[in-house]
Amino acid sequence: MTDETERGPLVSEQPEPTTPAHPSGAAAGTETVRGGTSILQIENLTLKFGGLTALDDVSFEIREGEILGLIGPNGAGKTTCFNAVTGVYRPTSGDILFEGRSIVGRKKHQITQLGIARTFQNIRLFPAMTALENVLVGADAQHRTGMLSALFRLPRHRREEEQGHALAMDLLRFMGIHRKADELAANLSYGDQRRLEIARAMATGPRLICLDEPAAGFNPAEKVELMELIRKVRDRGFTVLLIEHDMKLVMGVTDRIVVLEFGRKIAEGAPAEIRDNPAVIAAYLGVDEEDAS
Ligand SMILES: Nc1ncnc2c1ncn2[C@@H]1O[C@H](COP(=O)(O)OP(=O)(O)OP(=O)(O)O)[C@@H](O)[C@H]1O
Repeated sequence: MTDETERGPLVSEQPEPTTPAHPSGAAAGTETVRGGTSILQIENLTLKFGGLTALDDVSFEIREGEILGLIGPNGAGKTTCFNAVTGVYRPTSGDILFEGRSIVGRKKHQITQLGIARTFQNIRLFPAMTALENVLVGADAQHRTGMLSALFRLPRHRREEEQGHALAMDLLRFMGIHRKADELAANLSYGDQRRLEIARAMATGPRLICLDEPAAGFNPAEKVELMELIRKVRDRGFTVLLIEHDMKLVMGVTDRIVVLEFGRKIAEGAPAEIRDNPAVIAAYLGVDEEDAS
């Protein structure tokens, strides 16, 4: 739905309400945990917008520690899939299991607390907040102390604040933008805003991080840099689900790729298999050169 070169405006978004994350990320309650090394299972996912079937019986899994690419021509259903995983849309049918339990019907902030974070096609930062403050908003999702300890500035709360600050600075450094910590998000370059979005997503302490076209609007050199960065994100212990239009980037950085077309999964496999898959080649014929490169 978006032009790859589109540089989305900063859109202010209210922070999600934050309550304590589950310390271990393990299932609270008695649900049975299914699936070995699979961290996310999409099972027969169908999502309809009125008469339009955006996702049609899609199934795939993401394994812990991998970088999985989700690709497909414009309108194939990639973002809809992200939105279903992150609680923006409720599937019409099918299931989504995160670490073995269904997350269908959970609210966005609950899904964040369970350990799934995302970035957006069109950058969404708090433009009037500094880079550091934007990341601190993400880090807040990990806080365990409540309103009272914050109000009375109890030692535990102060400790958490310090830890949050240290984590935020560490993430800004990791993304190479620590020198911009005190600059307003609105004043950062486009590339730094994209990096800041990833830092903020990482600050929520996710185990799965979903990146929606992180290279949109990047020049070739920035794309190469981003590829390195995505690998570093994975090496830091995150599992990565990546929507990306740039084929070179996708082929160069992912372990496996799932291909959607008109809401259906048409292929799944290692990058080399996907590159040679006739159905994938056919799906991409007729799209602009940039997409097919
Ligand atoms: N909120 C919505 N209401 C109605 N239709 C929608 C909505 N969101 C997406 N769609 C439709 O669902 C289909 C899949 O859209 P989606 O944005 O998921 O595709 P995509 O693969 O992410 O495309 P792109 O690469 O262009 O971003 C499209 O036909 C789109 O028009």
